[in-house]
Amino acid sequence: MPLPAIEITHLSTQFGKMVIHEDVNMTIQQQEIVAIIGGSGTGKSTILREIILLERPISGSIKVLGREVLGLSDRQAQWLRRECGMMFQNGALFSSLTVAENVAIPLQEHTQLSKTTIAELVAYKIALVGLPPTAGNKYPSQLSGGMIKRAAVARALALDPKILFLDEPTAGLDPVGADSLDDMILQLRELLGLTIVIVTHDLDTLWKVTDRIAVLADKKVLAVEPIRDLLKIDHAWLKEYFHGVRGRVTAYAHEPV
Ligand SMILES: Nc1ncnc2c1ncn2[C@@H]1O[C@H](COP(=O)(O)OP(=O)(O)OP(=O)(O)O)[C@@H](O)[C@H]1O
Repeated sequence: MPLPAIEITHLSTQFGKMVIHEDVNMTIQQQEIVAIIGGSGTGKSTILREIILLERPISGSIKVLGREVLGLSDRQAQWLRRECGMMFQNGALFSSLTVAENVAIPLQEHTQLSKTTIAELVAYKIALVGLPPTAGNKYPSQLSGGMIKRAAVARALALDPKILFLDEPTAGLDPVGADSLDDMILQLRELLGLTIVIVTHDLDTLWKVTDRIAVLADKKVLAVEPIRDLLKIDHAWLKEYFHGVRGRVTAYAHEPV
């Protein structure tokens, strides 16, 4: 049995007096696509940030590919930054740099590769996310919302991570753009064997791309189950989420009865 990609145990998070997570437990297997859902402010993005050490929990354990990350020094954390690529909400690209320059940054910072090799790798990553070669010379302000997300994914993939985190990948996109981004997520898993963890509110994404969904509620992970099993759970927030009008319409679109 391969090591889990991510194993979170007894994780607690607090900002000042505000308790966000209390004994959160969750395991994600390699090559799984798992979404994290929950109401606003339940700490979905915080979990992603904690896994890559941008935020510190007050207690608990986070193992990435079998290795505890919470005690890693800055130098040891280099390993983690290679294994984990992150697409932040809204892309977080540097607006004064072109797409190609943005994608090149991790390669310049973390490798000794020549300029020519970096340029070749950048072109490959740009193609991998379905952007045309001409996108490389454009600035973020010249791109559509969907292209910005793809460029941010290309940058997240620069160092060939095994795990990709996507924070609200389809937010702000029109339905066609969102659907094609969902396709890209599935293709990346198939092509690269990635483990993908997505924070999303997008019901279509949940139906189309996830293997399992982790539900954050009451400061804990309520369940990590395939969507069909979540529909059966008797919990107020889940019922509202999946059995409200939007939830029912989306379910019907994906699984008409
Ligand atoms: N560094 C921080 N310092 C203080 N409070 C923080 C910090 N980071 C997050 N928070 C707070 O913790 C809570 C959880 O934030 P987080 O962004 O993880 O929620 P979320 O579930 O992703 O929410 P949303 O769906 O609205 O994006 C929020 O109340 C947020 O304001």
